[in-house]
Amino acid sequence: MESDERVIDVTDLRRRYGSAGKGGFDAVRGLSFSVARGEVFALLGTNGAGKTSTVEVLEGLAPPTGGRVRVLGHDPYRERAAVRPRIGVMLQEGGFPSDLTVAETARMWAGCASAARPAGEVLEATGLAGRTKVRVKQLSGGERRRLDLAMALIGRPEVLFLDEPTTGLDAEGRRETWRLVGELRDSGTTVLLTTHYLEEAEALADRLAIMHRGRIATAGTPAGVTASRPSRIRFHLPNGVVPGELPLSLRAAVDEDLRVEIRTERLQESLGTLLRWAEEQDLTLGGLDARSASLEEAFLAIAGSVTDGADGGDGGDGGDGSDTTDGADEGAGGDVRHHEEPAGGGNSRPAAASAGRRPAAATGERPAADAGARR
Ligand SMILES: Nc1ncnc2c1ncn2[C@@H]1O[C@H](COP(=O)(O)OP(=O)(O)OP(=O)(O)O)[C@@H](O)[C@H]1O
Repeated sequence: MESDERVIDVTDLRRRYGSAGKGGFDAVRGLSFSVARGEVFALLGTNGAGKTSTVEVLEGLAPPTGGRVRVLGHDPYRERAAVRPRIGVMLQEGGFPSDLTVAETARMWAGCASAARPAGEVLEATGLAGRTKVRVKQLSGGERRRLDLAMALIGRPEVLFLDEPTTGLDAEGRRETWRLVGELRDSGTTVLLTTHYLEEAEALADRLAIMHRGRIATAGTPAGVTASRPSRIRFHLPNGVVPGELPLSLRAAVDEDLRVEIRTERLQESLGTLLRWAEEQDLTLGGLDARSASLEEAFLAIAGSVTDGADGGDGGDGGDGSDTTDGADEGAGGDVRHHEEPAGGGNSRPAAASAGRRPAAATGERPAADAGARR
């Protein structure tokens, strides 16, 4: 985070579709967060959690039903003229005229910006330099996504909104996009992105929030959010050992296939205890696998546990029916859990990813810290 300036500031945001009362639907139910200048902030969430509904308000495309939103110090809906030239928006669907070529689209878009970057520069940066004469309708899905990103960048935005920017991109395209976003962040651009790819959030985000049913279920740095989940050790119960003989200090569960699982907040200490015990008993721990919690586990825990929670589907606790953007400013919603960590969203950004279009559930591939069994 380069500055304390709140470039995006959201307090108790609510968004309701349809009428007040029973007929309407509260898609966003009291969201509060802020994003500092030069920070990359990721909004994650289950399908229908309210990410796009939130981002549309921040982009000034829709008014909030309640709460207060500021982008660069302005109300993005009511003061659109002040905000729009300073932001770049990559929607889920770009919707560019299909008969224009890539070059014509870039020229048209550049004509709308006051200090446009050269079209060739953004097309080069997004890997479209060799496709300038191709019509939009002839581009592949991934190429259209690149064009969407290129056009979001053309006006040299201070704030960039990326709604699922790498959906439909192949692994190389995704890496390229991550690299580009990293460069933009390093040059001071503030980025708010939504994504279903947890590894994307881990790779890019300084901070993130996981939404579920219109609320933030947890927020913080990627390291802080995952640190809230226990690590896991697994191995096969050695022949001749009964569960009661395992070290008592370890909370071990044994399934019917005699696989042992230990959940622990102190991975190194627990692993040490286990390995010393195995050494003393002259045992081999077959299939030994020890790994820290992943963002995926944090995500799935939220999706699972909150689904069963008390916030379900009433559709009636949301908007106050007014159309004001300066309503109650009572601060963060009570259900936000923050896990701020000194790890602070470091700037080294590894990459590995899979592609796909709007997957039903987020997936995150995580390397396992496999510890091989001896003997
Ligand atoms: N125009 C609309 N009218 C009524 N309900 C809507 C409208 N747009 C979205 N919704 C509902 O609001 C909820 C939030 O939708 P939104 O698109 O914001 O979620 P999301 O988190 O972006 O989902 P996804 O990850 O699937 O893209 C969903 O239940 C959706 O069906």
